Amino acid sequence: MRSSATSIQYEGVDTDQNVLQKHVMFFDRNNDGIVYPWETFQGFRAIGCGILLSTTAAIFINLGLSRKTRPGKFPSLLFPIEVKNIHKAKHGSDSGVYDTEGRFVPSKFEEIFSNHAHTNSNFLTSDELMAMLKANRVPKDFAGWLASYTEWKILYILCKDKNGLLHKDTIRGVYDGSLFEKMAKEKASSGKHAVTPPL
Ligand code: HEM
Ligand SMILES: [Ca+2]
Repeated sequence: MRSSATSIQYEGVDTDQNVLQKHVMFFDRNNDGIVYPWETFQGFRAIGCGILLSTTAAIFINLGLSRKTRPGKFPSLLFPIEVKNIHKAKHGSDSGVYDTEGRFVPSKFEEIFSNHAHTNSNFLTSDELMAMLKANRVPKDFAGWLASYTEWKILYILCKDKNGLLHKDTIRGVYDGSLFEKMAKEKASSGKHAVTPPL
């Protein structure tokens, strides 16, 4: 089911509990509340990723998150991710912008930029992003380090501008998934003239 709770608007971003759900709903291609591996694959393809990245992402994301979103249920070999329980798939060493219920926390979002956007408060350079990832690391939380690194590096590679800068509105758009919709529209409209995907 799509977002139903009352939402507080923060510069156009919902802060209700469904924001993390919105982040993944783009990948629930048939809107049945479950993201199967082939839907993760199709979602990655739709935003312009190559076959290799889309396949790898589908395998790792669904193998990694399926069990966590299906507490108490028997593991399924189809590796479904249940959108309504996606907050249970949160990991450590993240930015804290999603709280434990998957809500968007505006102050944490602003902290990314007040703490790390030294060059200009409207974007992160590659080095600043790396410094943020290191600062977010919880000691010995290797799985969390890897998860955060992968999420942010993929975002950076796909969405940096021509000068290698990752803009604040791009980052804002990833949280509620609106960035994915935008990328998919751009991919669709570029049609046959699409450039080779960056990954
Ligand atoms: C190109 C595709 C994707 C990109 C670029 C991406 C990027 C991100 C980023 C940047 C974060 C924020 C991490 C933080 O605040 O430190 C995040 C969080 C998250 N993403 Fe994605 N994501 C993608 C696809 C997916 C998919 C397909 C799923 C699952 C179906 C997913 C599940 C999650 C979850 C559960 C979190 C919360 C992690 C946490 O805060 O601990 N993402 N993602
Ligand atoms: Ca589905």
